[in-house]
Amino acid sequence: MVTDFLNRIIEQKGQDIARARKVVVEARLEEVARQRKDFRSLYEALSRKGAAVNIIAEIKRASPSKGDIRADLDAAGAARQYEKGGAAAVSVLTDATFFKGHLDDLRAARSACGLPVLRKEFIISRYQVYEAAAAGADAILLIVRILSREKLDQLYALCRELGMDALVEIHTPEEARIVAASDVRLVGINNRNLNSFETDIAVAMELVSQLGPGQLPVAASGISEPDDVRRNLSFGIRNFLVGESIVRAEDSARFIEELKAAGTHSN
Ligand SMILES: O=C(O)c1ccccc1NCC(=O)[C@H](O)[C@H](O)COP(=O)(O)O
Repeated sequence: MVTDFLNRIIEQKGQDIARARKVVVEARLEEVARQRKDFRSLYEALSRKGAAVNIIAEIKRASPSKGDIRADLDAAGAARQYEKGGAAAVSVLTDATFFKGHLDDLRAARSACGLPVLRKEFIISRYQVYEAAAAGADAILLIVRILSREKLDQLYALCRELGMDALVEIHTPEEARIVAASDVRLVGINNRNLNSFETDIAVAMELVSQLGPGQLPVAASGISEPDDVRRNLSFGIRNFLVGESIVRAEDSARFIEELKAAGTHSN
């Protein structure tokens, strides 16, 4: 069910897309997107056997729930720090209105590091999928809650056809059932309710058992210390999408190392 905040965001996305279409038409974006070959696989980065813990580190200047987190965060500098700390991938919030992000942040982050880069966005149309691929994204976020089944299938198929991965996000048992019955291979389990903003890190631990065989879970939101990672590991979750706590850390590279070390020490 889509409610107040999500309705506002979807309305805003409609306006953003309409404005963008006036600058670059969809056919041109599609052409650029279809020419791209240089994808870095998020799925492979999260499937590697070596690491006990994989961190997708997020570039997040602000959020609807917290306001400004670090408004002057430099995307390229952050991506370099995240890679130095051993992150498996970088997530970039590209929404301007609620998160103070931009597609240019994604371009800057990708040029600055060798990691796969996820476009974290409220994606509701093919236009945004082409836009992501054309800007250099290696993966996109698709949120089950804001998409009809048909639209989810369409956008997922398009994203895979272009060569990107999709992190398909769920938050409820019903959404877990939808995804479990699909061929989606990367599932983000968001601990945050996107309407109330309430965050409970037990959500991922509760829903992970409902995923299908071979689906890789990524616990997202509210991970703030190594102990959160340790708790998730005992439920078989080894992939984490972390924003605020990395951005607020005095030394983001060191903080990522500490989160990853929770995996080494729990073995
Ligand atoms: O972060 C928010 O306040 C938020 C509110 C409504 C919709 C989405 C929101 N965040 C997007 C994200 O998915 C998070 O940035 C991401 O999972 C990292 O979360 P955190 O580690 O808690 O910053």
